[in-house]
Amino acid sequence: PALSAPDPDALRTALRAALANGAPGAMARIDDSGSVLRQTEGIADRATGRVMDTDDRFRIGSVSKTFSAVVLLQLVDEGALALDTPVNTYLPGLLDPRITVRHLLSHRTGLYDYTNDMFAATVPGFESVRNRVFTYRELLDLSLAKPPTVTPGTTYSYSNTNFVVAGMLIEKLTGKDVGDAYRKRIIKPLDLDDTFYVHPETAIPGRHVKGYLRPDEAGAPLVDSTRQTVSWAQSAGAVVSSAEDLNTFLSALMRGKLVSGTALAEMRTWTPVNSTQGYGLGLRRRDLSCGVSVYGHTGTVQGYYTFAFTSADGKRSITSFANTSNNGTVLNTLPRTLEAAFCGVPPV
Ligand SMILES: CC1(C)S[C@@H]2[C@H](NC(=O)CCCC[C@H](NC(=O)C[NH3+])C(=O)[O-])C(=O)N2[C@H]1C(=O)[O-]
Repeated sequence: PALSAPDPDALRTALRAALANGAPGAMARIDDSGSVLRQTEGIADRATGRVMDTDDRFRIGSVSKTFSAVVLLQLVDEGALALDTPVNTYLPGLLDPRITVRHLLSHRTGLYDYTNDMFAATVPGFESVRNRVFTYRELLDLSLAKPPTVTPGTTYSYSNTNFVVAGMLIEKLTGKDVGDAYRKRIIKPLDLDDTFYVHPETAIPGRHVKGYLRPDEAGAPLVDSTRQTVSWAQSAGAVVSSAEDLNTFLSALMRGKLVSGTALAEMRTWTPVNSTQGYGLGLRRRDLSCGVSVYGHTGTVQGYYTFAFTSADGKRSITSFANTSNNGTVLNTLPRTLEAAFCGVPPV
């Protein structure tokens, strides 16, 4: 069925709700078969008062996981990798021998998520790592120090560790770092001029939104968390992009421009997350109130909330964003932007 037209008023109401709940700024860009709807609310930089601009770059957090998954599925298409093969075949002795590549990309390995401890205390945790550079091995060792959360191949148990290992796989199979793979296989082919793998540099290139981390202590002032290495995440979260580029990326993915039809079908094989969400291979599915399902990923990195989703045919995409984090009420406004974009104004 044809999608309802987006509802600009509902979209603006959702962005204003993000501000009412503590975000300095929020924005959304909808790309819909060539037409573009841009909305901004509030400010991108509290020091200068510069207002949000939908062309600004920002940290996309775990939307980076979809970039890593695309590279690995391209390697599957090229015969360099098989989804149901144990990771240890490619990285000998690394993990529980039962863990396969598919388990990694669908968060079914049981590998403990080291960020649970790293960020248990939000600002102290962030300050302790914001300038640190980790190796993949150091991050994996943090995870392996804890017992597995589930038996490999059974239930969904989200873990950043899975996409740290995905980065190790990319580097082993391509012989280059993940930034090279992203550039060669995704960024250059799609002309994503605002998209960069930024690690370990702490500066976001070009004009960007400042991020503001909300402390755990009620009433404590926001912390400018813009500059960090994101070395605690790397292939699980260190990409910088823009609303336009994420919409282009997800649309291209769903239109079969990045991986084969077979590989895309594998990415769209869902492990249940809850009654309205599934996780494929580095790809989320969200079922909206109007019966439309959308495909993409969400991201949370200190000071930056991102929702980036597209329709099944890739013709309509939205990236919505707020420049704060550790704020569940702001996070809960962003699903409303998906409703506005895809369930919009019901046909008369
Ligand atoms: C599954 C998620 C939500 S968490 C995961 C990843 N982000 C992280 O692992 C960072 C977690 C700490 C971030 C911090 N929170 C705290 O420190 C809380 N004490 C904050 O809010 O800035 C990402 O991005 N994913 C999101 C995703 O995929 O949507």
